[in-house]
Amino acid sequence: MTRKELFKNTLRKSVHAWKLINELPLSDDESLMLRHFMDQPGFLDLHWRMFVPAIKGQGTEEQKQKWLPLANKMQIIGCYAQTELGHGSNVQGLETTATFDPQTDQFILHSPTQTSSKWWPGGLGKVSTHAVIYARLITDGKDHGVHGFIVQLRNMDDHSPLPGITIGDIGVKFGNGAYNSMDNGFLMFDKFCIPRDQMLMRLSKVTREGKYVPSDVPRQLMYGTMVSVRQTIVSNASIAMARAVCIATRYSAVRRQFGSQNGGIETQVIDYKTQQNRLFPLLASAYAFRFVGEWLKWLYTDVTQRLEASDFATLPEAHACTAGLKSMTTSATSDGIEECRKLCGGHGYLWCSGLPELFAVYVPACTYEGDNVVLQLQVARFLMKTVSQLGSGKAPAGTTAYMGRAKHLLQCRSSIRKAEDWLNPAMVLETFEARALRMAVSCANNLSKFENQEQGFSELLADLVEAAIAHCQLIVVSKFIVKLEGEIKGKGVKNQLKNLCYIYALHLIHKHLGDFLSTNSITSEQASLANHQLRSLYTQVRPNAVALVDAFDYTDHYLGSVLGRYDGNVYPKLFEEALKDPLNDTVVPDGYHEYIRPLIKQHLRSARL
Ligand SMILES: CC(C)(COP(=O)(O)OP(=O)(O)OC[C@H]1O[C@@H](n2cnc3c(N)ncnc32)[C@H](O)[C@@H]1OP(=O)(O)O)[C@@H](O)C(=O)NCCC(=O)NCCSC(=O)CCCCCCCCCCCCCCC(=O)O
Ligand SMILES: Cc1cc2nc3c(=O)[nH]c(=O)nc-3n(C[C@H](O)[C@H](O)[C@H](O)COP(=O)(O)OP(=O)(O)OC[C@H]3O[C@@H](n4cnc5c(N)ncnc54)[C@H](O)[C@@H]3O)c2cc1C
Repeated sequence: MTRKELFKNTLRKSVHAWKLINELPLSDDESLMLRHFMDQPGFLDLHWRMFVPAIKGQGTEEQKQKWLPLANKMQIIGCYAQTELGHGSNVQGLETTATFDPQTDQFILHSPTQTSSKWWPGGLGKVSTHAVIYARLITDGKDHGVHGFIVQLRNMDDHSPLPGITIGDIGVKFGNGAYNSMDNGFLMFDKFCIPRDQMLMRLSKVTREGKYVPSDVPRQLMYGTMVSVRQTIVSNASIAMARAVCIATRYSAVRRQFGSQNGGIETQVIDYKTQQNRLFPLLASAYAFRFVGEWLKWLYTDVTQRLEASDFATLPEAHACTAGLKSMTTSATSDGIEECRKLCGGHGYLWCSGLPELFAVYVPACTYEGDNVVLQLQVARFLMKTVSQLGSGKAPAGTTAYMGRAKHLLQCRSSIRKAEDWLNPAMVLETFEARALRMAVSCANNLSKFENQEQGFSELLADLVEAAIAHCQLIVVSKFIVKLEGEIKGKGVKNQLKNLCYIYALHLIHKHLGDFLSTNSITSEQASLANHQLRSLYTQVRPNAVALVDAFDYTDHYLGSVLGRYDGNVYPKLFEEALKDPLNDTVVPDGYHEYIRPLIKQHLRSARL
């Protein structure tokens, strides 16, 4: 399809989804899944995932009563317009202004520079009638920083942009992927006025007289929508990784290459240790991210309930965990989808394998909702603060509780003596805790050598990111172990999940061996025992690998992959797909007579001469 056709088809699907949601007796979760599945990625996603939550989180009761009924009935369609051409990561650097005019009791929205143009918001370019706009609030000449405003963008009768608004789509994005069904847009204001009551005033407000009343709660609650989406992105990473691994595992069981004895059947590529070494850690990651996503959803729900009671104690932890796990899981999943493409050899590069499309749609997850490095730096800041408080009498809690055992973890030596010890949850956990703590303390010690902490932080950014990643990987490993300690139904399921848990943990030790050795968390001999155990675990997972991906229960339609078909009937279906290509509509291609024939004939003429 052309971009316009793709876009219009997404509108059709989204409206169809909305019709079904209103007609079918669906639970909230079912309607959420239907919205995402039918619309992925499209304007519905951002309306429900960001526009509505922003109003719920930052609007007053009156504002919620006014706007949510319209949004819930989709009588207005909204987007989340924060990022600008010149600023995305640095929210406090946004340039759009909202200047209060006491004469008219209005805010004047303006885009003072080209870099202040809103740029990227999904659904902004062509669909949304409204937006939550983030702009610098100015009253009486004083800049109070970035705040949220609900703004009507288009005429509700003919959908034309309102006077003072220039709006459009930012153009084609990466690959031929479905993300081009999304109208990520640009928006400029030219002294565009909105009523004062359209500033989202649950956190801070402006009185009729133009007096700014700052928030009496942490200003970062304004970022709450981003935190909630980061939490969902972790679960979605598990879904995307599972889709890719399902395709690659099923195909690896179908594909045979080399290894035939005396003209016998060739070897399934899934039996090659290199294939297992690349594939099974990704299979383990799909399960690991699902379990940590379940825990993160609990953490987010818990912090949301606490915030309702003005309890901000766990807000820093929630921010650090959502930021760090969103960063770590999306980076791993993007790399994992590409690895799954390579695991499928040449056929993985075909569009009908489903992997190029999955990759094209998935990879922006490393950037949207926060660049992955910027988010890990937020985790690093949280860790440095925690380390600085060790010994203050304030015991670290939650995911940093292990730091409370710093004295032991800084000097302990791993007691791994044989390969089987690497199946001991306490030993594995302590290895990851020691590595994470020692990396964090090393950063803190190096930071302390700088007189200027900010300068030190800037100098040590790369080390800080690695310490943050080590902390996040510890969280994932620990939540997998906790999951195994709980009730798991199904004969033999627990054993298989145990294998996957230790494949996940031990492959990380292998991948980040430098960290573990340089922090003396393990010795090279213990590392060798870990590799030995890893190979043994691959052998144990191999007979169940296809069952473990079948367990994701994805339909062939959802997978969209000839290689990942449940029936394994790959080769005939590859031909079937190939023959559908428009190039095969004729045996002699368009262009032969204009270009190929003259070339060949010229060659023949010169050959005769
Ligand atoms: C956090 C920032 C980087 C910096 O912010 P500040 O400059 O304001 O803060 P400081 O760094 O100075 O820190 C001060 C202080 O505040 C704390 N802090 C910071 N942020 C938070 C927070 N969010 N919560 C709580 N506390 C916070 C910080 O720790 C400091 O504390 P201390 O002083 O104690 O140290 C900020 O600038 C920032 O967040 N930048 C990133 C910007 C960003 O994320 N933009 C996103 C824009 S919206 C977007 O991108 C939308 C994309 C959506 C795309 C679609 C989504 C799809 C979802 C998944 C797909 C599902 C598909 C389903 C289908 C299926 O299921 O199959
Ligand atoms: C598909 C897609 C959909 C999007 N949808 C929306 C939406 O609906 N609404 C919305 O508001 N926005 C949206 N965005 C914008 C997105 O949120 C931003 O692009 C994202 O936050 C990254 O910000 P940036 O583009 O400014 O990156 P930058 O910060 O410019 O990143 C560029 C490089 O600089 C590095 N960097 C930046 N700051 C630092 C630092 N302090 N220290 C070290 N390195 C640093 C980064 O790591 C990165 O390598 C979307 C983006 C995409 C790709």
